[in-house]
Amino acid sequence: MQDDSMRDWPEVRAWRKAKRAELIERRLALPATDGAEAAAVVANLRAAEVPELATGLIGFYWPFKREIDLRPFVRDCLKTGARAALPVVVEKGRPVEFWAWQPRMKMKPGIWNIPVPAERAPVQPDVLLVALVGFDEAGYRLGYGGGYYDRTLAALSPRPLTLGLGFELGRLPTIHPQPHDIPLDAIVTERGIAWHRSRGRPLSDTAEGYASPPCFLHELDCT
Ligand SMILES: Nc1nc2c(c(=O)[nH]1)N(C=O)[C@@H](CNc1ccc(C(=O)N[C@@H](CCC(=O)O)C(=O)O)cc1)CN2
Ligand SMILES: Nc1ncnc2c1ncn2[C@@H]1O[C@H](COP(=O)(O)OP(=O)(O)OP(=O)(O)O)[C@@H](O)[C@H]1O
Repeated sequence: MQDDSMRDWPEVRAWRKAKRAELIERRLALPATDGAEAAAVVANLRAAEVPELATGLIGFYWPFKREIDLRPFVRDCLKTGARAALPVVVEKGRPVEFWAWQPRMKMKPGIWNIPVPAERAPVQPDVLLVALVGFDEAGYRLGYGGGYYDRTLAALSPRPLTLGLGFELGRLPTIHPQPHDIPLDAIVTERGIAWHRSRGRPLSDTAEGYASPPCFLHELDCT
């Protein structure tokens, strides 16, 4: 267990609320001119050659607040045999459902007016592409404060592979993990991809797949 002087949940919650607001503001202030960072994140995701993204069922997200737009990437994945689904908040304080999505399908506004498929068709993703507000060196994610992904991952069996997508500006030494926080398997930024685990298990436990190298691409620190 890492040394963490901020252990108290009320204290951590207040810290996260302020950090979340700061990071969202900094993301919204990124120069929109060419979207080079976002393009680099998607290029790094593509270069990871995750088999589930080529042929599996991909849970992704409809971008808002300058989250990285994965829709063109996911459309490419559909061409190689993947299927896709979007998260839908069906009830506050409950796990999200993933509803099957296809290009040009009819959508309707969901929570925060984020579009969701008009028709409910729940499916089980093999791999989840998760938007990051912040992330830390152990693969923990800071989101929008609803706890939706933690609840969803706690409930999903088998556990999908989880990849967080974000900008380097969201990197934090620690998000002060709490018992409810479930870390992601890998974090993808404009700098590269860092694998932390595979479906929640230590990389050293996995016989094949993502065991080696534990992280790759560019100069990422693998410790
Ligand atoms: N594009 C996109 N879609 C997504 C997500 C995402 O991160 N990105 N989600 C990923 O999870 C889910 C929506 N996440 C949400 C997270 C929080 C709140 C919310 O109501 N937050 C409260 C603050 C809660 C608190 O601080 O206690 C609020 O803003 O009032 C709503 C939706 C599903 N869809
Ligand atoms: N498995 C769970 N069961 C019940 N409550 C949970 C669970 N996971 C998280 N929560 C609750 O959700 C709330 C928000 O948690 P947190 O700050 O980690 O959100 P977040 O991961 O940033 O949000 P999101 O995933 O929606 O973007 C907390 O009050 C937490 O107790």
